[in-house]
Amino acid sequence: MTPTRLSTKEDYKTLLDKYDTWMFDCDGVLWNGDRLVDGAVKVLEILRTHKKSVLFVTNNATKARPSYKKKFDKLGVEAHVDEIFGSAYAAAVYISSVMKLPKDKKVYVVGMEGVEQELAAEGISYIGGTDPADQTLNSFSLSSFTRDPAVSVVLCGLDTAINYTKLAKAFQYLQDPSVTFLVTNDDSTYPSEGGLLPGAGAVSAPLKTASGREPLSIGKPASTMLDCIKAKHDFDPKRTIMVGDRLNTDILFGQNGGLSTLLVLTGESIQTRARITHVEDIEGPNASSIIPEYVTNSIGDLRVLA
Ligand SMILES: O=C(O)[C@H](O)[C@H](O)COP(=O)(O)O
Ligand SMILES: [Mg+2]
Repeated sequence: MTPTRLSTKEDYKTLLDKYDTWMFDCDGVLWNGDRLVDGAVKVLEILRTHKKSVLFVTNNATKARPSYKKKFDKLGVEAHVDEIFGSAYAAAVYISSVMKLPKDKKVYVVGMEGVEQELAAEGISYIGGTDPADQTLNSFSLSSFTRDPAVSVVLCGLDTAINYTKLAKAFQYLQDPSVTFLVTNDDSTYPSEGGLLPGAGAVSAPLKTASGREPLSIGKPASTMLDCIKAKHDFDPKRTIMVGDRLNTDILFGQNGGLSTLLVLTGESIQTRARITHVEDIEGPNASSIIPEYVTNSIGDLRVLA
């Protein structure tokens, strides 16, 4: 299958008329770090003017929804908390509503405030995470460590302050097969302002290696993320389009959910030109098996609809 490359005003008008719900990935589509993609704000305004439902679906677990709302506000992007779906939120809902974690049980977190705040919002107890005791580069000694018997889940997300102590503690829990191993998402890289950085998948990889266990990943492309959205929003999959910069998360998520898919090529570093997705990934002999329905350079291209 060859993706339809969009370029004319008519192309974008056809999309506007065809889809009522627009699900947007964030990193690499709306922004890279705190730098907005040109035209993103204008296009979201156009969609809202045409009474389209706009949802934000991000695998980035470093922030909880209220913190994302602050980022949207700071960048001048209209967004409402109930339109924002992050993998930290999806993981917390999965633990509370699907696993139904008993109140006397806890989660050992490898991750940042986003995960902690979403767990707390779901009334789930946790340890680890940003606990100052774990923010150390001192060597880890088992003699000074006591397992907390209440821990029955290890949840790992992007942690830009990862260290050996956190990995060693999480690994102590993962050696118990009755402890569930979850990751918020498995993205290999993260498109920041200055370039590509190791993603959440690169943070959980040492735990997979050490434990020999394969975690359940909650974020895109998993359906757990779409289930979270369906619990809050009605939408017709046939009139819904997922816009993303990564094939094995965003586009596969859309395909798994029976949605249409639009790939943009803005998940990149201006400095190094390193990209999340290259044209060669969707066209030609080395194309991926995950091919989007549509492709355009940037979400800003839809500005012509103004
Ligand atoms: O490593 C990560 O967590 C991801 O690169 C990042 O979070 C992706 O976010 P998204 O593109 O889904 O907004
Ligand atoms: Mg992205």
